[in-house]
Amino acid sequence: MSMLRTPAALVLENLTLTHGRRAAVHHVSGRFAPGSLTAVVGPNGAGKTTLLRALAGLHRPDSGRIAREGTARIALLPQLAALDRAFPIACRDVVMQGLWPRLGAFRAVPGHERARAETALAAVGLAGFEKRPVGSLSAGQTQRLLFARLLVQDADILLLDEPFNAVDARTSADLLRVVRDWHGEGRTVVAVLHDLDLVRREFPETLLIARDAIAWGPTEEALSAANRLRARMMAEAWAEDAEHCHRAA
Ligand SMILES: Nc1ncnc2c1ncn2[C@@H]1O[C@H](COP(=O)(O)OP(=O)(O)OP(=O)(O)O)[C@@H](O)[C@H]1O
Repeated sequence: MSMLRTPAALVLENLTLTHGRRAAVHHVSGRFAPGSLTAVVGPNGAGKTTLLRALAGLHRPDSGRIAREGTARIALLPQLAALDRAFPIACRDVVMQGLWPRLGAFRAVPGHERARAETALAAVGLAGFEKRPVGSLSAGQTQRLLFARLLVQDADILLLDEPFNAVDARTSADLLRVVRDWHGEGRTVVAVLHDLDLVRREFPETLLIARDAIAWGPTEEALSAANRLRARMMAEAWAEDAEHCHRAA
């Protein structure tokens, strides 16, 4: 993998994200520090996926803003369910989609870039899968494939939405190694996760969110019993009265 230019930060300033009139993320401020490894956790419907999509530039803030270094490359791993596995495309071509942001979608791909796609497949345990159609892969193999695409993207900021969901223990362990490597290389990694034991073990920083940010900082403090209770109560309160954002921006 290539050397990183500068570690990149992501800064949220009073960020509110809505779907129609419903606030999914509500007046959240804070910073993913350069080179940090952060888990985003919270109850179902807490706004985690919406936040990740906004960080990736796929969801426009309703108010507030997201600031990041202009040159920082950003890559999103969507939830596994978001991939159209019925689409007839070979594994190598999925991985090479990771080159599009740099090379353009319809350019000829130079030989060394093709070789990178093969190296990335081997790095996630899918050597020899180049010509296999994605529809023939298991859920775990599909997630490995999507990690290979991320490797090729060579981004400064990696956004992972439930990266270990629906994959077995061995696949999780292999993919976790890739995440640790990214962190070791100084990349900024943000991952939505539900497994709090895993978060405590592997993620130094945590954002606990229930539309509002409940806590953001060192994982052990962020996941205190009091904060988790507050997140649950907040999620229930929002479910009853969630029409729109009442607070002043
Ligand atoms: N496309 C959409 N249209 C309308 N509402 C949406 C849409 N996507 C999400 N929402 C709503 O926004 C809120 C936050 O959803 P989001 O998917 O961001 O939560 P989440 O924390 O990722 O949930 P989960 O843990 O269940 O994946 C929920 O109330 C959800 O129903």
